[in-house]
Amino acid sequence: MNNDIKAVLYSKEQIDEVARNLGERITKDFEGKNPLVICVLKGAVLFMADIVRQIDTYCELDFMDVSSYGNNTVSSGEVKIIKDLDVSVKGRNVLIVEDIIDTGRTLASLVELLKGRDAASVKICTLLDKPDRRVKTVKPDYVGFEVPNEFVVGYGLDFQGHYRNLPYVGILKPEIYENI
Ligand SMILES: O=P(O)(O)OC[C@H]1O[C@H](OP(=O)(O)OP(=O)(O)O)[C@H](O)[C@@H]1O
Ligand code: HPA
Ligand SMILES: [Mg+2]
Repeated sequence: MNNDIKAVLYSKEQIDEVARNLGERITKDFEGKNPLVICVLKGAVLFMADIVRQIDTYCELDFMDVSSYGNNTVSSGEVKIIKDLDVSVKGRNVLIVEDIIDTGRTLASLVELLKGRDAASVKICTLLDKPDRRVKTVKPDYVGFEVPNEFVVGYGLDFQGHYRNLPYVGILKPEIYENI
């Protein structure tokens, strides 16, 4: 599996450091607010586990699986819920944890959905931000790394379901796409 990777972009050590720094900021910002920390399945699972262990204040965790309808035929606010939250967000300070913001479709829809459910505030923490590809306006509050416009895998991010378990973020070799 490691042989399929052209280059490592961010090592486990770099990701750990970023999680520590973001966790410190999040702790300060959410002290006394009992935030609901929402993991967007499946890609955000690894980063979620890191970030919540760096939050040193009371918080609750929940999980949501959504799929944004592809392409430009759909306006924001439309997101297909595969697995919904277990608890209500009404009046809650919400922190969404994501692995990557690419076109922004997933998060633009999710933020609109949660605001529509009367969350008191909705903030975003993402391991990776790929602003070059944005088609929907999404401004994350906490960003690990800004990534170049390359298809990246590892640390939760997949290509056709694989590579999520790599303990780093890397760029896939082009021949892997070409052989599919
Ligand atoms: O900004 P966007 O263009 O919407 O892309 C980003 C989203 O796409 C990926 O999830 P995906 O829907 O592939 O599901 P997964 O997390 O289960 O891999 C990724 O984990 C983000 O959630
Ligand atoms: O670069 C990416 N890699 C994996 N999954 C993704 N989903 C959106 N962008 C990406
Ligand atoms: Mg995802």
